[in-house]
Amino acid sequence: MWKPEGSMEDIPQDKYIRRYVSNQKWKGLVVSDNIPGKGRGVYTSRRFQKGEVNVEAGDLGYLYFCKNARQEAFCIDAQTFPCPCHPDMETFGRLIDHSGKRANLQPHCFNIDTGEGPRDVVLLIAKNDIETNKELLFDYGVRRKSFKGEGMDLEWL
Ligand SMILES: C[S@@+](CC[C@H](N)C(=O)[O-])C[C@H]1O[C@@H](n2cnc3c(N)ncnc32)[C@H](O)[C@@H]1O
Repeated sequence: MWKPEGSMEDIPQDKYIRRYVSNQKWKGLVVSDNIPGKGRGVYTSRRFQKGEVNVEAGDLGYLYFCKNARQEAFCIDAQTFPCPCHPDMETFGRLIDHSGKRANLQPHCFNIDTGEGPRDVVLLIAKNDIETNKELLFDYGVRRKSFKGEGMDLEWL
């Protein structure tokens, strides 16, 4: 379960995040449609600094379990497409693939107000500097043995 981060002040592009969460026009990302063995994925089209937010993970292909700043457990239902908060768009977050060992993004929970009231979001933040043309990956936080071995047949986990 991902832990909450109290404040967004440490994030370099803090002032833009609310807008990007709202309009999903994240900069410096490009979708690749045919990565062998994976399908779609997301690559960088510019360099990202360690600590920069790449994208909101609110619309991923699974259920994500988190705790917000008040230590309340919550779950992002990212299975449903389109998501209720962005009903008319495909979002980058749901296209980012998993890696346990090569993850270059780390999920962090925040509570932010995009103008329609506060809501809990999961943002994916660069773990280190990321060069141009690198695939973005994060650890989905599940293993083959998770959920009573439900994923034992998933070779990519
Ligand atoms: C959040 S989606 C990622 C986008 C997906 N690749 C697509 O084409 O829509 C999660 C799905 O991507 C695939 N996936 C994610 N990480 C993978 C990996 N490292 N290797 C192979 N497939 C992966 C799995 O099918 C998984 O159910």
